[in-house]
Amino acid sequence: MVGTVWHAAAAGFEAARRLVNVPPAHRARNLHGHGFQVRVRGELPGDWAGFPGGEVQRLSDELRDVAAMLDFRLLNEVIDEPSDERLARWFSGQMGLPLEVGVQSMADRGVDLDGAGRAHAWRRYAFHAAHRLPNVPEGHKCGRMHGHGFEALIHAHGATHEQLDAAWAPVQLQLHMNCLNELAGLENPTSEMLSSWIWSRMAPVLPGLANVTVFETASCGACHDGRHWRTWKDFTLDSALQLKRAPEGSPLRRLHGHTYLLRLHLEAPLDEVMGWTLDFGDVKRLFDPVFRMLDHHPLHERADLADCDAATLSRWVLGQARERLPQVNRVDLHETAGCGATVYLGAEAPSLPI
Ligand SMILES: Nc1nc2c(c(=O)[nH]1)N=C([C@H](O)[C@H](O)COP(=O)(O)OP(=O)(O)OP(=O)(O)O)CN2
Repeated sequence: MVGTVWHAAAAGFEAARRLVNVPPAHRARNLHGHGFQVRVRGELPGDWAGFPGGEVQRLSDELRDVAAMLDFRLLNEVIDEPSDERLARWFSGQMGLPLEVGVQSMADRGVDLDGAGRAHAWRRYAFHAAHRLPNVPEGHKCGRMHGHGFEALIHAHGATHEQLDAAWAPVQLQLHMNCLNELAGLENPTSEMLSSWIWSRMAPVLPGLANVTVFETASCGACHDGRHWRTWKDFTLDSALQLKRAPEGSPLRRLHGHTYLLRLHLEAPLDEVMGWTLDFGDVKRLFDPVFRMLDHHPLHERADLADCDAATLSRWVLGQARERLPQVNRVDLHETAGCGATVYLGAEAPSLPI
């Protein structure tokens, strides 16, 4: 399977700051601190890592070294007006690679720079609601009234977090502690329909709206960009490996293991009756044979795997998945939180969130 490979890394740092380009009464004018997270991803030059399979380790090490320059510092001593956006741009300059960069100061907000360097502020909102899917086959568990702790992730370029909050407030009032099926336009409240319903209510008041991402459970969700839907389903793999192409003496050459987060991304037209692209349950069922080839196995013993680095594994998974799920067009495989590889088909680079 061909596809384009991106690598990703993440790092954290603890730091203090004060901001002045905020409204007069804004709490960020006070000296305050955060546990920041920074994430990078992108296509790396061919031999950048020194050997195939060394990319994740080197990118993680380099990002961690850059983040260490800010750790336990007063950021205003390093960067003027150290907002999330300006921090992301500082990291972009320091890394010196064509990477997308995201910085979050809190668990529910941050700024992502897209491939064109445009800043997208994002906020993550939680709402608790009941729903049932009226068009699923008899006996499908989602035909019964049930509920979720949903989350919505809203990306908008040229917006502030306060503008996101103002645009979200009326949506929260309608969704939180309610039954979605009782809301006009949500008679069939799948993740896909919910993401476009939220889009339709926020786009008129948020001109830079870029993505609405709905997390229905911890392992699945849908993203709408005003035109298309993308869905994903997550899997956790516990596997052993050793990299054949790592240099002598490298820990990567030793027998070791990871608890991987594997994310299958799917794109398909919306089924007008079902209100979804493909049932998450069907994704899980159809992918299960591939999952069983990987989970709790020594990956380096597979004859059809050239090596077990994240990029090679992702390509292999994409090929295997598409034999059963042709709607899969992207695979993310992370060895640790935010660190791993993405392989995607087509010309369109992965959209936000990072
Ligand atoms: N494409 C969609 N498929 C499904 C949706 C949806 O909104 N879009 N919704 C459901 C159900 O609401 C269900 O609650 C969530 O799906 P599912 O992944 O099956 O539920 P789990 O996360 O509990 O599954 P795991 O067994 O934990 O993986 C069904 N399909």
